[in-house]
Amino acid sequence: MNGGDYAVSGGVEDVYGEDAASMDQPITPWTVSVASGYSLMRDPRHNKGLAFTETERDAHYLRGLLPPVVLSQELQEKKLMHNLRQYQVPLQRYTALMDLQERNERLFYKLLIDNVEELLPVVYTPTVGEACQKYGSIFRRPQGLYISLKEKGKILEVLKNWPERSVQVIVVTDGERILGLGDLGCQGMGIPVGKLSLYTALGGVRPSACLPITIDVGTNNEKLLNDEFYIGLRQRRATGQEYAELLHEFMTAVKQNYGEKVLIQFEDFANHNAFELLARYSSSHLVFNDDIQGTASVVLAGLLASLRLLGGTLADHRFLFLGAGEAGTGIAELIALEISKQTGSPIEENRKKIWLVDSKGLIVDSRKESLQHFKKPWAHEHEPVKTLLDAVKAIKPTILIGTSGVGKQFTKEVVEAMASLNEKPLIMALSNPTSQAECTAEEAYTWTEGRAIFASGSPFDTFEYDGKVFVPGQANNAYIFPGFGLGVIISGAIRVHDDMLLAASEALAAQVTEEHYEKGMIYPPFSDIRKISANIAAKVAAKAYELGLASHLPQPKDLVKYAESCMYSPRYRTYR
Ligand SMILES: O=C([O-])CC(=O)C(=O)O
Ligand SMILES: [Mg+2]
Repeated sequence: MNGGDYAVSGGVEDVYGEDAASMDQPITPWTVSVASGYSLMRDPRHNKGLAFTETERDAHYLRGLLPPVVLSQELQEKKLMHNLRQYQVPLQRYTALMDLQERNERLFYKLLIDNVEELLPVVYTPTVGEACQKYGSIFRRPQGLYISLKEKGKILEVLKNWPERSVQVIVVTDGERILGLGDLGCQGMGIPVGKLSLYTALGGVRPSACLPITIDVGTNNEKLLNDEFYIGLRQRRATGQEYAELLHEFMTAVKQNYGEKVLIQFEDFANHNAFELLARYSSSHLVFNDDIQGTASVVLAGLLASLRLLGGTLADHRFLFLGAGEAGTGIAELIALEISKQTGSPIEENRKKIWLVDSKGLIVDSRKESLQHFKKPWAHEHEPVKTLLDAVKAIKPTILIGTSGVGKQFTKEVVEAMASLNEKPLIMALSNPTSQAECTAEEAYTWTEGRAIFASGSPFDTFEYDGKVFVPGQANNAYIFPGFGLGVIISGAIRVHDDMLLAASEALAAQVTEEHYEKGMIYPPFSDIRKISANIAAKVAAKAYELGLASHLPQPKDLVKYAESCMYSPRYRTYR
């Protein structure tokens, strides 16, 4: 049929897409109703379990559906932490926490916020890595949105199936490079889910504004293809035009459905796609690649902070990277950019202070022809060097950074070479999860006789050496993306600019105090993360306003206060 007398057109605030749909297009019949009784208890966003008050039990038809006792949220929290600590196997803690998130969302976030140092390694690296590997086996209820090749041509409709209308942040993966674990296909979903729970817990973005998405174009992981419990498409990865078309449809549909101001965070894509997607969409969409830009920003923050311990300026140091993928080249570029800002020297000059080693050895000019494009800027003049150890000896770096995704590459010889060259060698073993770390905290401290300044991507326990307690830093992008995203949201930024990343790094470095330096720390503790995130958000927002990229006008006077006032609180609300 045609529209006839009832011609349809897009109306203002047509959030349900009903006006815009032509008469022969099906629409989703959303309704909004007040939950009560049994359905209220089954709704994780509103459920309070035994903490429903007497008044609420009367008003909301809950009498008899709960045992008589009324608990406080604090007591519920105490009980759950006690239960969690009974589990010795990390994956059991993970599933218990996911069950809580599905049952009682505010209690889940209260636990996560109040016990962040204890629970971060469970909902995030390293345990989330194991969870993704076994996602099919531990699968209970779906979380997030799955967009596979089967949904080609229908992605906008799929987005409309998501129950929340006001989405502010999407974290999306295609599962091809999950942490340092490689291709986990559709089971990569654990990553967007975990990252977004940190957006809420660490950055205060409302849970309803967070949308985890996994794009399934197949997997080349034979083990998963043969796993009877695998949850994804049982085919090899689509590439080339087929891949690009699906992603383009996705990017277009997101903008169509949620508008200009939804932040799309790319996560754990393989190198080739990660750089391409960021370059392709950064001028038309609000996009951020956490593995390139988030990691770069957090590492730069650690470097800026470490100058207090190492001395000199950033420009005085020599940097050597093992790994020339998203993290390595992303960090290298941001360091060069920061030096340019500080000294006014051209970025090309600053890149020469930074050397990268990949699986074929030091990246040098004679290799330029055969290098992938994102490695080319780092091909400096030097004779070929095959191994990392020889590269350390030849380049004499003051700072060694591992972003290879391959564990155990910082051998005793490599670390000892760093120690013989430097009074205080700065060593960052950034690959995740813990099994992929280039070296452990213990190794870094013992092999340098306690002289190293050490940070890693996944957490390591404090370590005692020669009577002194060392607190290893966790140089993880979780310090940056939640506050960065909050800053983007509160300013209504419509694009991400590199200067906003630099602002985030500087804000994080500024949170490191004398007391932290005394313990050898170059990052503040995660226990202060909400305050840290508010400060990062304020600086990122300020930069967005300065660059004319902010759309939330007028600019709030005190951005730190404003950021804090926007942050989600996990405390139960009273229901009338
Ligand atoms: O998830 C993390 O811990 C850091 C990260 O983005 C990665 O390793 O890909
Ligand atoms: Mg990642």
